Amino acid sequence: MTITSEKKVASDFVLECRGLHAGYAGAVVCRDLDITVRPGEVVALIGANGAGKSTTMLTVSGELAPISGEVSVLGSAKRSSLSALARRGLSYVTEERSVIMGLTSAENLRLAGVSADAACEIFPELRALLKRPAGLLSGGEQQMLTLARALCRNPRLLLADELSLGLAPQIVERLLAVVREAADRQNLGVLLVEQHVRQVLEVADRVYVMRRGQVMMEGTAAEIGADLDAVQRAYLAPVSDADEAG
Ligand SMILES: Nc1ncnc2c1ncn2[C@@H]1O[C@H](COP(=O)(O)OP(=O)(O)OP(=O)(O)O)[C@@H](O)[C@H]1O
Repeated sequence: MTITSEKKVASDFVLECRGLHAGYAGAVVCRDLDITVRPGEVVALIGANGAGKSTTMLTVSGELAPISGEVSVLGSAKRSSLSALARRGLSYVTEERSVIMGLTSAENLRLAGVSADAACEIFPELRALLKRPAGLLSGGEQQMLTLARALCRNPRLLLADELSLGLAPQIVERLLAVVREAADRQNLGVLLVEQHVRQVLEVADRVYVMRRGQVMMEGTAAEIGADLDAVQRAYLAPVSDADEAG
């Protein structure tokens, strides 16, 4: 299931990690990661709890310094802060509700320089909620606002870490469908961490399966989906103490 068409020049990627080691205070959590995302591509990162998905996302977003290896974001391998990368077209959304709860939906959008009409084009559901304080929106509505705000700024790379954590299946489906649409319409490259594996396979082009800090398997969504039961048994089950010892 390895990809054979990877021999492309660096500029073809909006994200390219080669031999990346990542972790905290010099302690390695993720080893030897080779992860790429092309414009218009939705790539999923799946794995059991503690596999290293968020550590990977934090590192490629500029929040965490790589321990070794290369990370090239939007064509530059020079290390930049998240805010500098955001100015160049990176958007990083997480499960943490990032809206300002005391401001209305419209004010949250305005603060980000995003027009309410553009946001409501992406999620028409937001139209009726524009005057409501974001703190009074449901979790799903808050994430629609977050995603609309991110997409309206026309990013070239979206990093989404468990955007749909704890949300109802229909909302998960809705958020993922919008991400897919944006990838197609805006030529946006997406790296997506998701616990809802079956749903993410519906929208992803390619998938990396992580366990204990390493990519154990990669393939197209169709390839991983065809063998999903075996993939789940081998790589997505919780890591036991015996695994850790071995
Ligand atoms: N700030 C930190 N300092 C030290 N170790 C950390 C820190 N954050 C996470 N870790 C460790 O790094 C490992 C990978 O965690 P990470 O959050 O990247 O996994 P994950 O795949 O995103 O898991 P989950 O699905 O549970 O969010 C875990 O063993 C975790 O305890």
